[in-house]
Amino acid sequence: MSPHLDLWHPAGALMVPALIALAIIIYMKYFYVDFEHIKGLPEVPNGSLVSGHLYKLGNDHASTAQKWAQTHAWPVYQIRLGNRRAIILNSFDAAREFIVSRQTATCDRPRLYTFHGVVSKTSASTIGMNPWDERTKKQRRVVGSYTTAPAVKKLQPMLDKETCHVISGLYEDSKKGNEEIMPHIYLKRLALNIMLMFCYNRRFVNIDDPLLLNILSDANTISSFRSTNSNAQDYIPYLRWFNDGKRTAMATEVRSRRDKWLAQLLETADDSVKDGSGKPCVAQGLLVDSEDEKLTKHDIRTILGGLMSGGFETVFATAIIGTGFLSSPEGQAIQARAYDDLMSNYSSIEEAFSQVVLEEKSSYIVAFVRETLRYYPVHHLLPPRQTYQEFEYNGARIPKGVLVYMNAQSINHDKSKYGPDADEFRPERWLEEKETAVPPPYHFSFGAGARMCTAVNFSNKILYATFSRLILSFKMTASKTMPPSTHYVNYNRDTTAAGAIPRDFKVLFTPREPEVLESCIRKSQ
Ligand code: HEM
Repeated sequence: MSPHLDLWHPAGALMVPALIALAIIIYMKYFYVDFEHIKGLPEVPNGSLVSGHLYKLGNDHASTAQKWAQTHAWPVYQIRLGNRRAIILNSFDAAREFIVSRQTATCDRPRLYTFHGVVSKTSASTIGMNPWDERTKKQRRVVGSYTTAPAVKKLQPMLDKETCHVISGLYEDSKKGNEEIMPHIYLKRLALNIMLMFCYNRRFVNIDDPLLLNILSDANTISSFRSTNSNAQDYIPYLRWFNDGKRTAMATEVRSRRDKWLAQLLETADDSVKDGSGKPCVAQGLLVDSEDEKLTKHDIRTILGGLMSGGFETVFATAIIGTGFLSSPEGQAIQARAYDDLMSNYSSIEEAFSQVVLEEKSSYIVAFVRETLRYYPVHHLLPPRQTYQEFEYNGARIPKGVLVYMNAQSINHDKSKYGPDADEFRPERWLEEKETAVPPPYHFSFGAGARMCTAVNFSNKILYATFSRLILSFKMTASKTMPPSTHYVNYNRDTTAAGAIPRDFKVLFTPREPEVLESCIRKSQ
């Protein structure tokens, strides 16, 4: 007689759950996670069976990951985000080793269910989220050609106009410096206008223009779809069956709105190419050059989408928190030193005001920009990488296809690299000549290696011109009732979003010399 399982017999009934449990264990161990534990790399303990360390990261992934690195003294470790194994880089040297020295091996990006599968389903994704392939390489090359030093030089009239618009807006709306004011929307409009002019030769005049407000709000929502924090369904596939409906509906809605405004902007640029009325901008260049570069409409949309989303959130977040820091009690001495350094290079405020969009003569402001970027990385956890090749790191075999996260918050505050005062905001650190000086990329706010931000010089130039003009025009003091939070974690309104957005605060913008300022504004306008 052949043996069979009698479910009515107590022993047989026990076998069923035992078999199911065994099947689950085998599945979880060998099939659920993309890579087994990487030997030779420490793993944060106590990951749970299904979610791994995902929920243990809490609401602020960068800070928790930084705390784990400090508690265990592990600059590099592995964790599990649901069904994906991930390597987290927390120190400057480890990030440099992985991302600069091994740049070919770490230049890929993962395909994420929510961002690629839902938000970018009908329209292009962005270059920054694309996998490493011939198309991405071509798109990077094209974008690079629009942000070279000579190309950026041609953008000076635009920089002049937009930075002046911030100054005149702050001056007029604060009743010539008599009322405290929030600088946020002026700097958001600056960043958006620069990107729109750069990409489509289009700008907003009013800070309450409905399209401006729509673009800002959609960008904010899209940013939430890139974050590790708000997209558990990217790592725990089962969640897509259960609680995905609301997120998918939101992604679909924002996608269709974004498709519309991106198409509208491109159409306007296309019309101006056809009737010959358009001024040079990336869209126009791409439409004209598309034959030579063999760019498809999809490439053009991806390039422009990448520039728009890469460009403006990062620039405005840095400009806002830099302004907040300057206005704080600790920022007063920095303002004074920056003002003196600027004026030591020019004979008058008027001359300085017009020249700071053309040249970067103040080494102190250059240092201030770098320190702002180091201290307040916009992406506390950088957009994920995926290894493109297998390689060895300190005896551990890092497989091809595994996720790699740079924790910029932790890397940029690494005491072993920046010294015991790494948590102090100190632009002077970039002016001191030390043998132990921090090498390029100096900080990881722009990323590094083969997928580093394509617009480092352009961004530095925008920030230099903006801060210089603010410092030349005003003495900035923080509101007593609504001061800025200048802590490098707490300044961020929402740690669950991919990019930081500084909290609200107000500043008193007291004009240094009102008549001179009015004359500077008249000349620039
Ligand atoms: C303060 C300003 C900015 C910051 C902090 C910043 C930061 C970053 C970061 C962290 C990355 C990912 C890098 C990596 O994985 O290694 C990136 C990529 C990128 N950024 Fe920026 N960015 C800024 C401004 C801009 C601007 C103004 C533009 C466009 C004109 C731009 C265009 C891009 C593009 C196209 C990529 C994708 C590169 C790729 O994946 O190949 N960024 N940026």
